[in-house]
Amino acid sequence: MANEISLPLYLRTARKNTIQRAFDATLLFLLVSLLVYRLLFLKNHGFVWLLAFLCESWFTFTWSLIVSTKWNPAEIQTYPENLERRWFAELPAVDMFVTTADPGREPPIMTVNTVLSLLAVDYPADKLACYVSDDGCSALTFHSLVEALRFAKLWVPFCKKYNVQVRAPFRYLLADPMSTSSANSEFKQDWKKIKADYEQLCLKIKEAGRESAPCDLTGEFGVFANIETGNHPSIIKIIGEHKHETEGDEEVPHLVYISREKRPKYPHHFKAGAMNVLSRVSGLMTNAPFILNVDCDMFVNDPQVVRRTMCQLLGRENETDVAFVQYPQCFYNGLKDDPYGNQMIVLIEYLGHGLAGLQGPSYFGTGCFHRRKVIYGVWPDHANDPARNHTLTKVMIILT
Ligand SMILES: O=c1ccn([C@@H]2O[C@H](COP(=O)(O)OP(=O)(O)O[C@H]3O[C@H](CO)[C@@H](O)[C@H](O)[C@H]3O)[C@@H](O)[C@H]2O)c(=O)[nH]1
Ligand SMILES: [Mn+2]
Repeated sequence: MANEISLPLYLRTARKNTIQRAFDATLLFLLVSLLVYRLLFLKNHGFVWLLAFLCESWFTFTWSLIVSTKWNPAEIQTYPENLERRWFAELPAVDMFVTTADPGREPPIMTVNTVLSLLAVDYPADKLACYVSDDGCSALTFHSLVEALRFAKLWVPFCKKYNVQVRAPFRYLLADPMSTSSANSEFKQDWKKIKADYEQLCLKIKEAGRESAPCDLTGEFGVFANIETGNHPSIIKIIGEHKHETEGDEEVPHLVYISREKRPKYPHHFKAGAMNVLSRVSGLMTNAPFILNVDCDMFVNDPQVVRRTMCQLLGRENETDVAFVQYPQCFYNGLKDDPYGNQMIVLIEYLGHGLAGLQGPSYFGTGCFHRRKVIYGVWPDHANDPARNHTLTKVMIILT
C-alpha cells in the first residue's frame, strides 16, 4: 500500500485562494448592503428604484453562483510515468472519433492533421482505432485519408523516435529546428525528409481538390461515383488495419472511414447523429471500453493525453466515480492579449479549476474521453449486470 501511495496515478490538490475569498466575501457584503438600502428607501423613489433593485438582485444571484463555483479550486496532476507500475493488466483500448462535415469549410488537410496527431499519440498502437465520420460523403476526404495513412507510416515512427511534442505536422513543421545546437545530423536528415514528405502530401491533397473528382472513381472509390451528399447509403471503409506486421514505434493504429446513411426525409442530427453512428460502428468493430471525440479542426497537443486520461479513469477505486474526462480547448494564432476572450481564460482557468474542486467539468463536446458504458443509457449500478445490459455483450468482428 505504501508503494501505491508513493506512486500515484493522479493527485487532486486544493489551490490556495484565501485572498480571493476575502475579496469575494467583502463584495458580497457590499452587494447585500446595497440591496437592503434599496429596499429600505424604495417607497421614497418609486419605479426606478424598484427596477434597479430587481437588476441588482439578479446580478447578486448570478455573481453568487459564479463565486460559489470557484470557491474551492483544485488542480489535477497526472503521473503517466507511474501507469505501468500501478496498472499491471494490459492497458485498455480506446476508440478515437473524428467528425467532419464539409470538405469546403473544413479542408481535408485540417482533418488529416487531426487524424495524424491522434494516430501518433504515445499509447500502444494495437490498443487504438481512429474512426473518421464524414457527413460530407466526400471522395476527396476519403482520398486524403488514404494518402494520410501512407504518410502516417513515416510520421508516427518519427514522432516517437524524437519525442515530438505537437504531433500535428502542420504545427510541428512550422518551427525550424536546424538552428538549435542540440540537433544532430541524423535528426536534421530525418526532419528534412519528413518535411518534404509532408509537403508532398499537402500538394497531392491540394491538386486532388482542384479536380471535380480527386481520382478515378473506380475500385475502392467506386461508391463515391454519382453520389448525392444528403441522399446515400452508408459507406464504411477500413483504410488501415493494424496487423502486428511492424514493431513497437513503427506501428500505426487502425483507421476507418465512415459516411453514415442520409436520406432527405430523415433528420440527421448533425454531430450528435454522427457520434451515434460512430459509437455503433466502433462497437461492432473494436468495441473499446473508452472513446474519445475530437472535432476535425482540433488536434492533440500533448502526446501523453491518452495515458493521462487512463491515470484518471483507471486510478479510481470505483469506476462509477468518473464517467468522462474533458480537456479544455486552446487556440493557436490568437491575438496578443486575447482582446476577444477567445482563449476562454475565465471559463477554463477560474471556473474550470473551481469545477475540478467540485464534481468536475461539464461535457464541452470535443476533446472528451467517455467510458463507452455511460453513453449506452444504462444506470451505473447495472452497467456490469449482463442480465440488464445486453447491449454490452462483446462482439468480435475480424477486420478484413
Ligand atoms: O452535420 C454535421 C455538422 C457538424 N459536424 C461536426 O461537428 C463538429 C462540431 O461542429 P462545428 O460546426 O465545428 O461546431 P463548433 O461550434 O465549432 O463546435 C463546438 O460546439 C459543438 C456543438 O455545440 C460541439 O459539438 C463541438 O464539439 C464544439 O467544439 C465538427 O467536427 C463538424 O465537422 C458533423 O459531423 N455533422
Ligand atoms: Mn468547429
